[in-house]
Amino acid sequence: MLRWITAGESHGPALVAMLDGMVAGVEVTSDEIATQLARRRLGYGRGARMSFEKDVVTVVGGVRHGRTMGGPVAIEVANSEWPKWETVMASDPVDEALLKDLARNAPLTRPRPGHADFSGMLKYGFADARPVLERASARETAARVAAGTVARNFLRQVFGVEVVSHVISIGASEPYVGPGPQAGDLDSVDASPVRAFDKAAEESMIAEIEAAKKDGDTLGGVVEVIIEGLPVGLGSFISGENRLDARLAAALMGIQAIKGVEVGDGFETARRRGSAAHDEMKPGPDGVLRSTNRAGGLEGGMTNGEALRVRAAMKPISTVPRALATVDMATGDEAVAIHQRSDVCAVPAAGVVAESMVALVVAQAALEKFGGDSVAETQRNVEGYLGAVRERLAR
Ligand SMILES: Cc1cc2nc3c(=O)[nH]c(=O)nc-3n(C[C@H](O)[C@H](O)[C@H](O)COP(=O)(O)O)c2cc1C
Ligand SMILES: C=C(O[C@@H]1CC(C(=O)O)=C[C@@H](OP(=O)(O)O)[C@H]1O)C(=O)O
Repeated sequence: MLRWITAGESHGPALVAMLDGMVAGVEVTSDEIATQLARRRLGYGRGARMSFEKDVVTVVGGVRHGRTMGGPVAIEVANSEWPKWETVMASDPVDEALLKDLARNAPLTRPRPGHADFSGMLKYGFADARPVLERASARETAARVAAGTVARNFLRQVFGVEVVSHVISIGASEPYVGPGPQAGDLDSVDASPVRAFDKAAEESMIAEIEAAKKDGDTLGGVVEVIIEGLPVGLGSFISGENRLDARLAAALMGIQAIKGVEVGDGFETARRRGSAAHDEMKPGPDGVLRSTNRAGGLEGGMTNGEALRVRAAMKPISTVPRALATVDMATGDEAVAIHQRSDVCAVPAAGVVAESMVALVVAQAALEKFGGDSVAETQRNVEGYLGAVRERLAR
Protein backbone atom coordinates (compact mmCIF):
# COMPACT_ATOMS: atom_id res chain seq x y z
CA MET A 1 0.00 0.00 0.00
CA LEU A 2 1.24 3.49 -0.85
CA ARG A 3 1.95 5.30 2.44
CA TRP A 4 3.44 8.65 3.30
CA ILE A 5 4.66 10.42 6.41
CA THR A 6 6.38 13.72 7.10
CA ALA A 7 8.67 14.92 9.89
CA GLY A 8 10.08 18.28 10.84
CA GLU A 9 9.18 21.63 12.33
CA SER A 10 8.38 25.03 10.89
CA HIS A 11 11.71 26.57 11.97
CA GLY A 12 13.75 23.36 12.08
CA PRO A 13 16.68 22.58 9.78
CA ALA A 14 14.48 20.69 7.30
CA LEU A 15 11.24 18.90 6.65
CA VAL A 16 11.39 15.30 5.49
CA ALA A 17 8.84 13.34 3.45
CA MET A 18 8.83 9.55 3.11
CA LEU A 19 6.80 7.83 0.43
CA ASP A 20 6.68 4.06 0.69
CA GLY A 21 5.13 1.62 -1.78
CA MET A 22 5.73 3.51 -5.02
CA VAL A 23 6.61 1.36 -8.05
CA ALA A 24 9.94 1.57 -9.85
CA GLY A 25 10.29 3.69 -12.97
CA VAL A 26 8.47 6.86 -11.95
CA GLU A 27 10.34 9.77 -13.49
CA VAL A 28 11.11 12.50 -10.98
CA THR A 29 13.88 15.04 -10.48
CA SER A 30 14.73 17.42 -7.66
CA ASP A 31 14.08 20.30 -10.09
CA GLU A 32 10.51 19.10 -10.61
CA ILE A 33 9.98 18.85 -6.85
CA ALA A 34 11.43 22.37 -6.47
CA THR A 35 9.02 23.63 -9.16
CA GLN A 36 6.04 22.25 -7.24
CA LEU A 37 7.39 23.72 -3.98
CA ALA A 38 7.75 27.11 -5.66
CA ARG A 39 4.09 26.95 -6.76
CA ARG A 40 3.11 26.40 -3.10
CA ARG A 41 4.93 29.56 -1.99
CA LEU A 42 3.08 31.82 -4.43
CA GLY A 43 -0.15 33.70 -3.96
CA TYR A 44 -1.33 37.20 -3.24
CA GLY A 45 -1.73 37.71 0.50
CA ARG A 46 1.15 35.51 1.68
CA GLY A 47 3.36 36.95 4.44
CA ALA A 48 6.96 38.16 4.36
CA ARG A 49 8.35 34.75 5.25
CA MET A 50 7.51 33.43 1.78
CA SER A 51 9.85 35.92 0.10
CA PHE A 52 12.98 35.49 2.22
CA GLU A 53 12.83 31.78 3.06
CA LYS A 54 13.98 29.17 0.52
CA ASP A 55 13.05 25.49 0.20
CA VAL A 56 16.19 23.50 -0.59
CA VAL A 57 15.38 20.06 -2.04
CA THR A 58 17.54 16.95 -1.66
CA VAL A 59 16.28 13.54 -2.70
CA VAL A 60 17.88 11.35 -0.07
CA GLY A 61 16.76 7.91 -1.21
CA GLY A 62 14.62 5.84 -3.55
CA VAL A 63 15.51 7.61 -6.81
CA ARG A 64 18.44 6.96 -9.18
CA HIS A 65 19.18 8.92 -12.36
CA GLY A 66 15.72 10.50 -12.31
CA ARG A 67 13.69 7.32 -11.78
CA THR A 68 12.26 5.69 -8.66
CA MET A 69 13.78 2.29 -7.84
CA GLY A 70 10.86 0.76 -5.90
CA GLY A 71 12.21 1.48 -2.39
CA PRO A 72 10.94 4.20 -0.07
CA VAL A 73 11.45 7.69 -1.51
CA ALA A 74 12.89 10.10 1.05
CA ILE A 75 12.94 13.82 0.29
CA GLU A 76 14.48 16.55 2.43
CA VAL A 77 13.21 20.11 2.14
CA ALA A 78 15.80 22.19 3.99
CA ASN A 79 14.99 25.61 5.35
CA SER A 80 17.41 28.36 4.35
CA GLU A 81 16.46 30.32 7.52
CA TRP A 82 17.81 27.60 9.81
CA PRO A 83 20.92 29.55 10.95
CA LYS A 84 18.59 32.07 12.68
CA TRP A 85 16.85 29.28 14.56
CA GLU A 86 19.61 26.80 15.26
CA THR A 87 19.76 27.60 18.97
CA VAL A 88 16.00 27.96 19.57
CA MET A 89 15.24 24.74 17.68
CA ALA A 90 18.44 22.77 18.42
CA SER A 91 17.76 19.07 18.80
CA ASP A 92 20.52 18.69 21.38
CA PRO A 93 20.36 20.35 24.83
CA VAL A 94 21.37 24.03 24.90
CA ASP A 95 22.83 26.05 27.79
CA GLU A 96 19.84 27.63 29.64
CA ALA A 97 21.71 30.94 30.07
CA LEU A 98 22.14 31.21 26.31
CA LEU A 99 18.43 30.60 25.69
CA LYS A 100 17.31 33.09 28.35
CA ASP A 101 18.86 36.02 26.47
CA LEU A 102 17.39 35.08 23.12
CA ALA A 103 14.33 37.21 22.27
CA ARG A 104 13.33 34.61 19.69
CA ASN A 105 13.06 32.04 22.46
CA ALA A 106 10.68 34.05 24.70
CA PRO A 107 7.89 31.69 25.83
CA LEU A 108 4.67 32.01 23.82
CA THR A 109 1.90 31.87 26.40
CA ARG A 110 -1.00 33.67 24.68
CA PRO A 111 -2.70 31.03 22.48
CA ARG A 112 -4.25 32.13 19.19
CA PRO A 113 -7.94 31.28 18.91
CA GLY A 114 -8.26 29.05 15.85
CA HIS A 115 -4.72 27.66 16.02
CA ALA A 116 -3.43 24.51 17.73
CA ASP A 117 -1.76 26.46 20.60
CA PHE A 118 -4.34 26.12 23.42
CA SER A 119 -5.29 22.45 23.11
CA GLY A 120 -1.72 21.48 22.20
CA MET A 121 -0.24 23.15 25.30
CA LEU A 122 -2.71 21.36 27.57
CA LYS A 123 -2.57 18.02 25.78
CA TYR A 124 1.24 17.76 25.73
CA GLY A 125 1.85 19.63 29.00
CA PHE A 126 3.85 22.54 27.53
CA ALA A 127 4.10 25.93 29.28
CA ASP A 128 5.27 27.43 25.96
CA ALA A 129 3.28 27.11 22.71
CA ARG A 130 6.51 26.92 20.64
CA PRO A 131 6.66 23.11 20.32
CA VAL A 132 2.98 23.04 19.36
CA LEU A 133 3.03 25.70 16.68
CA GLU A 134 6.30 24.40 15.24
CA ARG A 135 4.65 21.14 14.17
CA ALA A 136 1.08 22.44 13.68
CA SER A 137 2.38 25.04 11.21
CA ALA A 138 1.45 24.61 7.59
CA ARG A 139 5.12 24.81 6.64
CA GLU A 140 4.77 21.02 6.92
CA THR A 141 2.72 21.10 3.72
CA ALA A 142 5.99 21.65 1.80
CA ALA A 143 6.88 18.03 2.62
CA ARG A 144 3.48 16.83 1.40
CA VAL A 145 3.93 18.71 -1.88
CA ALA A 146 7.36 17.07 -2.28
CA ALA A 147 5.87 13.57 -1.86
CA GLY A 148 2.88 14.57 -3.99
CA THR A 149 5.21 15.38 -6.90
CA VAL A 150 6.13 11.68 -7.18
CA ALA A 151 2.42 10.74 -7.06
CA ARG A 152 1.42 13.24 -9.74
CA ASN A 153 4.24 12.04 -12.01
CA PHE A 154 3.10 8.42 -11.49
CA LEU A 155 -0.47 9.39 -12.49
CA ARG A 156 0.83 11.22 -15.58
CA GLN A 157 2.93 8.24 -16.69
CA VAL A 158 0.31 5.57 -16.03
CA PHE A 159 -2.92 7.33 -17.05
CA GLY A 160 -1.69 10.42 -18.94
CA VAL A 161 -3.61 12.67 -16.51
CA GLU A 162 -2.71 16.00 -14.87
CA VAL A 163 -3.85 17.17 -11.44
CA VAL A 164 -5.06 20.78 -11.59
CA SER A 165 -6.60 23.16 -9.09
CA HIS A 166 -7.95 26.68 -8.95
CA VAL A 167 -9.36 29.05 -6.36
CA ILE A 168 -13.15 29.35 -6.38
CA SER A 169 -13.47 32.18 -3.85
CA ILE A 170 -11.57 34.11 -1.19
CA GLY A 171 -13.48 35.53 1.78
CA ALA A 172 -16.79 36.90 0.54
CA SER A 173 -15.67 37.23 -3.11
CA GLU A 174 -18.25 36.17 -5.73
CA PRO A 175 -17.64 32.40 -6.14
CA TYR A 176 -16.48 31.36 -9.61
CA VAL A 177 -19.16 29.48 -11.50
CA GLY A 178 -18.31 27.76 -14.76
CA PRO A 179 -16.22 25.01 -16.24
CA GLY A 180 -13.03 24.51 -14.27
CA PRO A 181 -9.52 24.49 -15.77
CA GLN A 182 -8.28 21.56 -17.81
CA ALA A 183 -4.80 20.03 -17.89
CA GLY A 184 -3.39 22.66 -20.24
CA ASP A 185 -4.72 25.56 -18.18
CA LEU A 186 -2.54 25.08 -15.11
CA ASP A 187 0.13 27.60 -16.20
CA SER A 188 -2.45 30.31 -16.72
CA VAL A 189 -4.03 29.56 -13.32
CA ASP A 190 -0.58 29.74 -11.70
CA ALA A 191 0.04 33.07 -13.47
CA SER A 192 -2.94 34.56 -11.63
CA PRO A 193 -1.83 36.08 -8.29
CA VAL A 194 -4.75 34.32 -6.57
CA ARG A 195 -4.70 31.20 -8.80
CA ALA A 196 -8.10 32.11 -10.26
CA PHE A 197 -9.27 30.69 -13.58
CA ASP A 198 -11.29 33.76 -14.44
CA LYS A 199 -10.31 37.45 -14.53
CA ALA A 200 -13.52 38.80 -12.92
CA ALA A 201 -13.24 36.28 -10.08
CA GLU A 202 -9.56 37.25 -9.68
CA GLU A 203 -10.37 40.95 -9.29
CA SER A 204 -13.03 40.24 -6.69
CA MET A 205 -10.60 38.01 -4.71
CA ILE A 206 -7.80 40.60 -4.79
CA ALA A 207 -10.22 43.31 -3.60
CA GLU A 208 -11.20 41.09 -0.67
CA ILE A 209 -7.55 40.52 0.29
CA GLU A 210 -6.70 44.22 0.08
CA ALA A 211 -9.68 45.15 2.25
CA ALA A 212 -8.82 42.51 4.86
CA LYS A 213 -5.17 43.57 4.91
CA LYS A 214 -6.15 47.21 5.43
CA ASP A 215 -8.35 46.17 8.37
CA GLY A 216 -5.60 44.04 9.98
CA ASP A 217 -7.65 40.95 9.24
CA THR A 218 -7.25 37.55 7.54
CA LEU A 219 -9.22 35.41 5.07
CA GLY A 220 -10.03 31.86 4.03
CA GLY A 221 -11.68 30.58 0.88
CA VAL A 222 -12.51 27.64 -1.34
CA VAL A 223 -10.29 25.67 -3.76
CA GLU A 224 -11.18 23.01 -6.31
CA VAL A 225 -9.03 20.12 -7.54
CA ILE A 226 -9.79 18.41 -10.85
CA ILE A 227 -8.37 15.33 -12.61
CA GLU A 228 -9.74 14.47 -16.04
CA GLY A 229 -9.20 11.08 -17.66
CA LEU A 230 -9.05 8.65 -14.74
CA PRO A 231 -10.35 5.14 -15.44
CA VAL A 232 -13.68 3.98 -14.03
CA GLY A 233 -13.44 1.89 -10.83
CA LEU A 234 -10.77 3.44 -8.57
CA GLY A 235 -11.89 3.09 -4.93
CA SER A 236 -14.72 0.83 -3.80
CA PHE A 237 -18.21 0.72 -2.33
CA ILE A 238 -17.26 -2.36 -0.28
CA SER A 239 -16.72 -0.48 2.98
CA GLY A 240 -16.50 3.05 4.29
CA GLU A 241 -12.73 3.07 4.45
CA ASN A 242 -12.39 1.91 0.83
CA ARG A 243 -14.59 4.67 -0.56
CA LEU A 244 -12.49 7.06 -2.60
CA ASP A 245 -14.70 10.03 -1.66
CA ALA A 246 -14.13 9.28 2.06
CA ARG A 247 -10.38 8.95 1.54
CA LEU A 248 -10.17 12.18 -0.44
CA ALA A 249 -12.20 14.00 2.21
CA ALA A 250 -9.90 12.75 5.00
CA ALA A 251 -6.77 13.72 3.07
CA LEU A 252 -8.11 17.20 2.28
CA MET A 253 -9.36 17.76 5.84
CA GLY A 254 -5.89 16.74 7.01
CA ILE A 255 -4.51 19.94 5.50
CA GLN A 256 -4.10 22.68 8.10
CA ALA A 257 -7.15 25.00 8.26
CA ILE A 258 -9.38 22.98 5.88
CA LYS A 259 -12.84 22.82 7.45
CA GLY A 260 -15.10 21.51 4.72
CA VAL A 261 -14.90 19.21 1.70
CA GLU A 262 -17.36 18.88 -1.17
CA VAL A 263 -17.41 16.12 -3.77
CA GLY A 264 -18.78 17.37 -7.06
CA ASP A 265 -21.66 19.77 -6.42
CA GLY A 266 -21.70 18.63 -2.76
CA PHE A 267 -23.95 20.83 -0.64
CA GLU A 268 -25.71 22.25 -3.70
CA THR A 269 -26.77 18.73 -4.68
CA ALA A 270 -28.42 18.31 -1.27
CA ARG A 271 -30.75 21.17 -2.21
CA ARG A 272 -31.79 19.64 -5.55
CA ARG A 273 -34.40 17.06 -6.43
CA GLY A 274 -33.11 13.67 -7.55
CA SER A 275 -34.18 14.36 -11.12
CA ALA A 276 -31.89 17.39 -11.19
CA ALA A 277 -29.13 15.99 -8.98
CA HIS A 278 -27.74 12.99 -10.84
CA ASP A 279 -25.90 12.59 -14.12
CA GLU A 280 -28.14 10.78 -16.60
CA MET A 281 -26.56 8.30 -19.01
CA LYS A 282 -27.03 7.59 -22.69
CA PRO A 283 -25.29 5.28 -25.14
CA GLY A 284 -22.39 6.82 -27.04
CA PRO A 285 -20.13 5.54 -29.83
CA ASP A 286 -17.37 4.42 -27.38
CA GLY A 287 -19.39 3.65 -24.29
CA VAL A 288 -21.68 5.58 -21.99
CA LEU A 289 -22.13 9.35 -22.23
CA ARG A 290 -23.18 11.81 -19.53
CA SER A 291 -24.37 15.33 -20.19
CA THR A 292 -23.55 16.57 -16.66
CA ASN A 293 -20.97 15.80 -13.95
CA ARG A 294 -22.68 16.92 -10.75
CA ALA A 295 -21.25 13.91 -8.92
CA GLY A 296 -17.68 15.10 -9.47
CA GLY A 297 -16.69 11.82 -11.11
CA LEU A 298 -17.47 9.68 -8.06
CA GLU A 299 -20.42 7.33 -7.53
CA GLY A 300 -20.55 4.61 -4.88
CA GLY A 301 -17.10 5.56 -3.64
CA MET A 302 -15.57 4.82 -7.07
CA THR A 303 -14.46 6.88 -10.02
CA ASN A 304 -17.07 6.69 -12.80
CA GLY A 305 -14.90 7.83 -15.72
CA GLU A 306 -15.97 11.50 -15.55
CA ALA A 307 -13.65 14.26 -14.29
CA LEU A 308 -12.83 13.92 -10.59
CA ARG A 309 -13.81 17.19 -8.92
CA VAL A 310 -13.43 17.95 -5.20
CA ARG A 311 -13.48 21.21 -3.25
CA ALA A 312 -11.97 22.22 0.08
CA ALA A 313 -12.98 25.16 2.28
CA MET A 314 -10.21 26.88 4.25
CA LYS A 315 -10.91 28.90 7.38
CA PRO A 316 -9.28 32.35 7.74
CA ILE A 317 -5.67 32.42 9.01
CA SER A 318 -5.82 32.35 12.82
CA THR A 319 -2.85 34.65 13.48
CA VAL A 320 -4.98 37.78 13.06
CA PRO A 321 -2.96 41.04 13.00
CA ARG A 322 -5.80 42.84 14.80
CA ALA A 323 -5.10 40.37 17.57
CA LEU A 324 -7.93 38.36 19.09
CA ALA A 325 -8.80 38.11 22.78
CA THR A 326 -7.25 35.21 24.63
CA VAL A 327 -6.07 34.11 28.07
CA ASP A 328 -2.40 34.26 29.09
CA MET A 329 -1.65 30.65 30.06
CA ALA A 330 1.18 31.80 32.37
CA THR A 331 -0.98 34.12 34.51
CA GLY A 332 -4.61 33.24 33.71
CA ASP A 333 -5.24 36.92 32.83
CA GLU A 334 -7.03 38.41 29.85
CA ALA A 335 -4.58 39.02 26.99
CA VAL A 336 -4.31 39.49 23.24
CA ALA A 337 -3.19 36.54 21.14
CA ILE A 338 0.36 36.10 19.79
CA HIS A 339 1.02 38.00 16.58
CA GLN A 340 4.35 38.72 14.96
CA ARG A 341 3.61 38.21 11.29
CA SER A 342 1.25 36.07 9.27
CA ASP A 343 -0.25 35.42 5.91
CA VAL A 344 -3.41 37.47 5.24
CA CYS A 345 -4.59 34.66 3.00
CA ALA A 346 -2.99 31.37 1.95
CA VAL A 347 -5.84 29.95 -0.14
CA PRO A 348 -3.84 29.89 -3.44
CA ALA A 349 -1.11 27.86 -1.67
CA ALA A 350 -3.72 25.56 -0.12
CA GLY A 351 -4.86 24.72 -3.68
CA VAL A 352 -1.38 23.42 -4.54
CA VAL A 353 -1.30 21.39 -1.30
CA ALA A 354 -4.78 20.02 -2.08
CA GLU A 355 -3.55 18.91 -5.53
CA SER A 356 -0.75 16.98 -3.81
CA MET A 357 -3.07 15.25 -1.35
CA VAL A 358 -5.49 14.29 -4.14
CA ALA A 359 -2.57 12.97 -6.23
CA LEU A 360 -1.34 10.83 -3.33
CA VAL A 361 -4.78 9.36 -2.55
CA VAL A 362 -5.59 8.66 -6.22
CA ALA A 363 -2.15 7.09 -6.77
CA GLN A 364 -2.77 4.90 -3.71
CA ALA A 365 -6.16 3.79 -5.09
CA ALA A 366 -4.62 3.17 -8.53
CA LEU A 367 -1.87 0.97 -7.06
CA GLU A 368 -4.48 -0.95 -5.07
CA LYS A 369 -6.46 -1.69 -8.22
CA PHE A 370 -3.62 -2.28 -10.68
CA GLY A 371 -0.64 -3.23 -8.49
CA GLY A 372 2.74 -3.95 -10.08
CA ASP A 373 6.35 -3.32 -9.14
CA SER A 374 7.22 -1.07 -12.04
CA VAL A 375 5.45 1.61 -14.08
CA ALA A 376 5.58 -0.78 -17.07
CA GLU A 377 3.83 -3.55 -15.13
CA THR A 378 1.18 -1.19 -13.74
CA GLN A 379 0.59 0.11 -17.28
CA ARG A 380 0.16 -3.43 -18.61
CA ASN A 381 -2.41 -4.12 -15.90
CA VAL A 382 -4.22 -0.87 -16.71
CA GLU A 383 -4.29 -1.75 -20.43
CA GLY A 384 -5.71 -5.22 -19.70
CA TYR A 385 -8.47 -3.75 -17.55
CA LEU A 386 -9.32 -0.92 -19.95
CA GLY A 387 -9.49 -3.44 -22.80
CA ALA A 388 -12.02 -5.51 -20.83
CA VAL A 389 -14.05 -2.38 -20.01
CA ARG A 390 -14.07 -1.33 -23.69
CA GLU A 391 -15.22 -4.80 -24.73
CA ARG A 392 -17.95 -4.78 -22.08
CA LEU A 393 -19.27 -1.44 -23.34
CA ALA A 394 -18.94 -2.19 -27.09
CA ARG A 395 -22.30 -2.33 -28.84
C1 LIG B 1 -0.61 27.08 3.12
C2 LIG B 1 -1.05 27.48 4.50
C3 LIG B 1 -0.47 28.60 5.09
C4 LIG B 1 -0.87 28.99 6.37
N1 LIG B 1 -0.30 30.12 6.93
C5 LIG B 1 -0.67 30.48 8.18
C6 LIG B 1 -0.11 31.64 8.82
O1 LIG B 1 0.72 32.36 8.25
N2 LIG B 1 -0.51 31.94 10.06
C7 LIG B 1 -1.44 31.17 10.73
O2 LIG B 1 -1.78 31.46 11.85
N3 LIG B 1 -1.99 30.09 10.16
C8 LIG B 1 -1.63 29.73 8.91
N4 LIG B 1 -2.21 28.63 8.35
C9 LIG B 1 -3.26 27.92 9.06
C10 LIG B 1 -2.80 27.17 10.26
O3 LIG B 1 -1.81 26.23 9.94
C11 LIG B 1 -4.04 26.49 10.89
O4 LIG B 1 -4.98 27.48 11.19
C12 LIG B 1 -3.71 25.74 12.14
O5 LIG B 1 -2.94 24.59 11.83
C13 LIG B 1 -4.96 25.28 12.87
O6 LIG B 1 -5.88 24.79 11.93
P1 LIG B 1 -6.71 23.50 12.18
O7 LIG B 1 -7.74 23.86 13.21
O8 LIG B 1 -7.32 23.12 10.91
O9 LIG B 1 -5.73 22.49 12.62
C14 LIG B 1 -1.85 28.24 7.06
C15 LIG B 1 -2.43 27.10 6.46
C16 LIG B 1 -2.05 26.73 5.19
C17 LIG B 1 -2.69 25.52 4.55
C1 LIG C 1 6.24 28.82 6.58
C2 LIG C 1 5.13 28.56 5.97
O1 LIG C 1 3.89 28.89 6.43
C3 LIG C 1 3.74 29.29 7.76
C4 LIG C 1 2.51 28.62 8.24
C5 LIG C 1 2.05 29.12 9.53
C6 LIG C 1 1.04 28.36 10.25
O2 LIG C 1 0.77 28.71 11.42
O3 LIG C 1 0.47 27.42 9.70
C7 LIG C 1 2.51 30.31 10.02
C8 LIG C 1 3.49 31.16 9.32
O4 LIG C 1 4.76 30.95 9.90
P1 LIG C 1 5.41 32.12 10.78
O5 LIG C 1 4.40 32.40 11.86
O6 LIG C 1 6.69 31.58 11.29
O7 LIG C 1 5.58 33.22 9.80
C9 LIG C 1 3.58 30.80 7.85
O8 LIG C 1 4.65 31.49 7.25
C10 LIG C 1 5.09 27.87 4.69
O9 LIG C 1 3.97 27.64 4.20
O10 LIG C 1 6.18 27.54 4.15
